Amino acid sequence: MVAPGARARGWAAATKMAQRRRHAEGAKGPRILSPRASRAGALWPYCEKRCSYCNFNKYVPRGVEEAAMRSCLVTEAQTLLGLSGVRRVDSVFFGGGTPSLASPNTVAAVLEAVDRAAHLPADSEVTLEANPTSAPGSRLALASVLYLALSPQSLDDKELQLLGRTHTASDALQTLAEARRLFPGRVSVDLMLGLPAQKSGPWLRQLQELLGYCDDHISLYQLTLERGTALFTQVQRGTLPAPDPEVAAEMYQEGRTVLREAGFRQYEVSNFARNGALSTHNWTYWQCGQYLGVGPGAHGRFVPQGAGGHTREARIQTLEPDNWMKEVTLFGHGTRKRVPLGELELLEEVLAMGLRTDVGITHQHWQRFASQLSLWDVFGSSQEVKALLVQGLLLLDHRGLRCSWEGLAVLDSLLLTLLPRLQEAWLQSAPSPGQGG
Ligand SMILES: C[S@@+](CC[C@H](N)C(=O)[O-])C[C@H]1O[C@@H](n2cnc3c(N)ncnc32)[C@H](O)[C@@H]1O
Ligand code: SF4
Repeated sequence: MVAPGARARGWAAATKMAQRRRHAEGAKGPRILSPRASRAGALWPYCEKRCSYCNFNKYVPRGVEEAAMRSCLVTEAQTLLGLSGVRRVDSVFFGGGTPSLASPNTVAAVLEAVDRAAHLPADSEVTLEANPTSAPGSRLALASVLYLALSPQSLDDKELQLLGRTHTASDALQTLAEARRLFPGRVSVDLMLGLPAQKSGPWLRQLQELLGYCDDHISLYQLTLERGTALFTQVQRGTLPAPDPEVAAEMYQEGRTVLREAGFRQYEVSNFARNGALSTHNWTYWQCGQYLGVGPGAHGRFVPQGAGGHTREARIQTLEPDNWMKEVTLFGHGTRKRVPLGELELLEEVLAMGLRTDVGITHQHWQRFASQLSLWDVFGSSQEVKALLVQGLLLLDHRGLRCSWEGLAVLDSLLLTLLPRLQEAWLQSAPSPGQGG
């Protein structure tokens, strides 16, 4: 077991390193915006135990060959940065699995590799997902990390047991207090909702309790019952009740109201921040910016060098860590799948991802992806869209297209109207075969 003091020492060292990096960079003045800027996500695929609800790409190994994994993460980061031609990385997100189980050396090695292959400015956002775990072998000492995404998931010990978590509510709150001391204003927490048999009142009391401890960023995640998980099987067999979607919707609605009253801005469907503590890394996903995915099962979106600067690709790395390591050793990367994204596909992403944010899609942003087809062209004359505007769920004006506060809660149903409208408008605007040169 790692004593709280030991974790604290690790974090303190980490913060000092990060501050030194910032200080060294300070003299260089404002950075120049480059079209070859990107974000990077590094995946650590291992966990101590399988949570009952999770179907992420994660493995519970007998032992981890950390040096080999580290070396492959470094190699793949360098290869993908080289292929992308990216010159600057504005954020690195260590996700998982459980990256807080990786040693500080591994985190530092990946950051150094990114900085060598491209430039990692000192004020870049470096975040690490961390379980509030107290299990043996847990190593939460971190190098150069500036932000921590901590996942209590629940503050009810029975629910935590149901979820198969390795920590209690009190462990989570203790870790949160330590983290806030070391990363003031830079600790995010996750809380799940819509669990089997969960009731709105007790869940809201958990949220209120969390508000007493938390920092400036909260994510609320509604449980998705994923096929292949233990929770899914229990519900299917009838040993647990299926989560009630109406109760979950009520929790979400009341939860976001509580957070609004506590001064949080709901800047995305599941994410809330105050004092400007938005995650700029995740913002890039919702804005369809480019990002590189490093590690087993990582996803990326970037325009490879030599593709004429136009064809953006979705890239997925090999899932299974041993196979991924073999491929990285042989080829320098473990990319399993490359899918060139067509123009319509990209526009669908811009629409569906952009509307997740409170800012929505500005005209300027849309024009970057669709120079021939404005938001007015697509949505301005549709009767169905007009009905959504009249109901106050959607706004289309001089700023662009966005959901209202009410609309954000029912985005999935709005997209059922908006996506077919986009497809129709795009097909009408595309030159028919035989037209043109
Ligand atoms: C995959 S975890 C990685 C972080 C870390 N391993 C942890 O569990 O704390 C990232 C987040 O995904 C969320 N998540 C995973 N599976 C989910 C599911 N089936 N439904 C809703 N949220 C889920 C969890 O809330 C968790 O905070
Ligand atoms: S929720 Fe996190 S800790 Fe649990 S199995 Fe998934 S990745 Fe691992």
